[in-house]
Amino acid sequence: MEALWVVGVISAILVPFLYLVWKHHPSYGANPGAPAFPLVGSLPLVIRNKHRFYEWTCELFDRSPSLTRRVTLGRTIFLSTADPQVVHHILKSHFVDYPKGRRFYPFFADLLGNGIFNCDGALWRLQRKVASHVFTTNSLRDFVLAIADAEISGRLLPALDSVYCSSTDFLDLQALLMHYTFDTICQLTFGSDPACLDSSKVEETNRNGNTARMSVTGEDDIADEDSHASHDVSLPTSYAKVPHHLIQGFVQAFQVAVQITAERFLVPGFVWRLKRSLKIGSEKRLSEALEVVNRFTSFVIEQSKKDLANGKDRKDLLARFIRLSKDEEEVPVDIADKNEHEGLSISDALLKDILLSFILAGWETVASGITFALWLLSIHPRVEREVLNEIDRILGDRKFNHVLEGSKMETFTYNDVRKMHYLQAVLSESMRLYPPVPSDCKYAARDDTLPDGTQVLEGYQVSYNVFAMGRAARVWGKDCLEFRPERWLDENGEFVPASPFKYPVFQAGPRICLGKDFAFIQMKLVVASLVRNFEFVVQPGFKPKLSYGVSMIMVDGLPVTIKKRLSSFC
Ligand code: HEM
Repeated sequence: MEALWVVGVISAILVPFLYLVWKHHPSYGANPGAPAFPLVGSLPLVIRNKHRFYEWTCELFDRSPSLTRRVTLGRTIFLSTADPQVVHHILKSHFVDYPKGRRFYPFFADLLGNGIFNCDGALWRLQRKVASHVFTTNSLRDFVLAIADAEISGRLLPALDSVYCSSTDFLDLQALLMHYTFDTICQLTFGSDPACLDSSKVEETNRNGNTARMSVTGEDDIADEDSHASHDVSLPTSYAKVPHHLIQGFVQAFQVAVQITAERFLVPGFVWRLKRSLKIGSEKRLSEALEVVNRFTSFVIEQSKKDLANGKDRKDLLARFIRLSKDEEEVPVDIADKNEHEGLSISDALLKDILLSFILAGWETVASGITFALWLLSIHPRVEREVLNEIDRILGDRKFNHVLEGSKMETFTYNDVRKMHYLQAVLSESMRLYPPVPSDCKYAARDDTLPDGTQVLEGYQVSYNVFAMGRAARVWGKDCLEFRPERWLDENGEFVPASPFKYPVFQAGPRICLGKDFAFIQMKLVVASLVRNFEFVVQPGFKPKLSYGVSMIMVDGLPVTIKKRLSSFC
């Protein structure tokens, strides 16, 4: 009896106390549609749904009366939005109040340092100013076109042609495209060719019946320096001379470093920080990979400076950044208002960070854009037919030589690409449903109120969910889940872009993607060339499993068989 009395008293004190603790915990009172538990918030649900994370967030938005939801993970509060007005607020009208912030920085700091992706304020403005100048030159556009042309005609088409000739096994098209984009982005950024896409390797993979990613960086590659020379494509400029073993080591190390960096987001911060300070597990591998990456970047920066001093005509981004740099001093943080390029200084350390940021920017993103578009075309024959009709109309009477001639197959010109309105719509529609960068997160630098009335406190993480926005009926209408490129065309069949705040696939506002136009040129060139020449048949019943990382790719690749498009060969 006495014991019962004691339990009663303790409960009477403890229950209200626990209630008060919970009431003052961030997880209390989360918006409807974002179930939260005391203390841990939505963490258990995130873990339960991690295999279908993006689909799950769409369901939560569907159930929620508001397109902005509060989510708590432990003590961290996220505001997640799919509302174009809120996106406009954080990315444009209140841009300075929503930087990337100090929480984001450490995740990428080891890999990207202070590169354009990983900084705010003066350092970002400096890089943005220089890069915007570089990216608006016609000579860079011509360089991008020349690289893409050489890689598509000299490697990508012959590689697929060799697969077609040799077998009917499934091939991982995504892996092939990842090699293609890695080759092109390395040539664009530092003027050297890693030759990841090599038709002999495709044939080899195919013969082994292996549908997984092709090995591009195995020991054989490093040892076999001569094989590289035999698969050289006709390169469009004077290139940096980098020993083959060095560049192949870099390819492997960079890809490992990106993967481990992305995995940091999947575990509580203290876990990877502890592993890093103890130098164990994945963090040990990361630091080893970064050593290789840094050795390589030091080499190419030094080499590029020598080339430029010797009057070589280098057109890559690194050479352009070096030319704009006046001295070797570290960039002062208060450089923001220095005039144009007067007195601009970019240290080697910053050049390295810039270099790696651009490789990261243009590698998986472009491959993802192309892969999802090709998959959607293969399962929507009507849309694919429209793409082929558009290509036929553009080519007109022009003879299009798609037959392999030596090592070169003909591709399209810039003028052709500009006329491809339907293909532009296909790619935009495909990235609406499968955005290569599915979400992005900012940090509230001060208290604020969003346009929909949501209160923001300093320190909140405010993210916009690009994936959910593309699939929200309240944003795109009832047919939002349909793949319908026509929604992007006017009555004359001309492409009409959507507001970047409704479609922030390339972000929007002052930090909008600098490579957007180049990305579209590349994606159109590749998709048009591939679809015109080949028919890709996807494994029956295939549905891609979406990755959760820096960019969204298909976890198990895109297994296809390849047929030559006979009707196009007359
Ligand atoms: C389909 C392809 C691409 C997509 C979907 C894409 C998307 C994006 C997104 C979402 C951002 C904002 C990232 C952030 O701040 O967290 C971004 C930034 C950026 N992108 Fe792209 N990108 C693509 C291709 C490229 C290419 C090919 C390049 C360069 C060759 C490039 C260069 C950049 C740069 C330099 C930034 C940083 C801009 C800044 O912070 O001021 N991107 N991109």
